Amino acid sequence: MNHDIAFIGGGNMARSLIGGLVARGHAPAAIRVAEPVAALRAALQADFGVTACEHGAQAVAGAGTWVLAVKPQVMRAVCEELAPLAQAQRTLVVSIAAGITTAQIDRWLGCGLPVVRAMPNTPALLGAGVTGLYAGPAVDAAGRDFAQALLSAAGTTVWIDSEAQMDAVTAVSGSGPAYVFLLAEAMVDAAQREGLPPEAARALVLQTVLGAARMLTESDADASELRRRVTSPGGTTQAAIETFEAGGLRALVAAAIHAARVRGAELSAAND
Ligand SMILES: NC(=O)C1=CN([C@@H]2O[C@H](COP(=O)(O)OP(=O)(O)OC[C@H]3O[C@@H](n4cnc5c(N)ncnc54)[C@H](O)[C@@H]3O)[C@@H](O)[C@H]2O)C=CC1
Ligand SMILES: O=C(O)[C@@H]1CCC=N1
Repeated sequence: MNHDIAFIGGGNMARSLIGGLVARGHAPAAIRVAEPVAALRAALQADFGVTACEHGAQAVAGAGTWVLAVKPQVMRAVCEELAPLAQAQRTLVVSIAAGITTAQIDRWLGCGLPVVRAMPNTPALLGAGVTGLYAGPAVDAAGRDFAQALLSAAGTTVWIDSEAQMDAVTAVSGSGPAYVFLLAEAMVDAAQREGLPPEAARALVLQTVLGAARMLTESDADASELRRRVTSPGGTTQAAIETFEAGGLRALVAAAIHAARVRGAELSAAND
């Protein structure tokens, strides 16, 4: 199988994935990116040594795998423009777009192609991402293996059997880093309101998030048990947790993730 990879779209998420691939030894010469914004092309070339082109047709020529990394709103037009080349090359297609289905990609590219739908997240830049993967019906074992290897450069991977669940994956882990960043922002603001200097507030919050994330992933205890161990009866944590619960934090998180999942389905319908 031809291991050259063409990225269509060289924005935030493509940059994270390309950074992960190059850091893990994928030859920059075997990666081409199509990106209309000149400044982004220059940065990708300078930072990773990959070839950046203005037009999709230049990037995909001879590439065995295409990674579609444009916004859902432009995906149909991008695919329809590349359809003749896709049919000629019979390429493996990996789409990372929120909402857009493998059937839509396949139809727009002219039908019958192996399409993998992937939902990575931005910690991919550090190799600390997680990607949900769904293989469309035309993907064979070699295609699955290559897609998994490609996304493994960004972190861990989880195969999903039902494509309908990919919108939930998007809502949980695709968007999820932003939820953690929002909590961090709110904690830094609150720390300053309680009188801490900005730099101290930032240092305390960032290391707390990192330390808590490491405990979640490195200890045997689950989140609720780890929380219990911090919460002395009648102590400070209990006062905070009771405030979160009284304010409906769990219901709010559920509603937020539901809204993200619904938006994924809307993106599919609105851009068909
Ligand atoms: N940002 C994130 O955390 C994640 C994003 N995604 C998905 O990744 C895709 C890209 O998202 P971002 O990187 O955040 O957006 P972005 O806007 O940073 O990147 C998209 C890039 O595509 C380029 N582009 C537009 N038209 C093009 C064309 N015809 N040919 C080639 N490139 C073209 C744009 O100039 C832009 O740089 C979206 O579909 C999104 O749903 C998936 C997982 C996480
Ligand atoms: O917000 C979005 O639509 C994209 C998909 C997951 C993360 N960012």
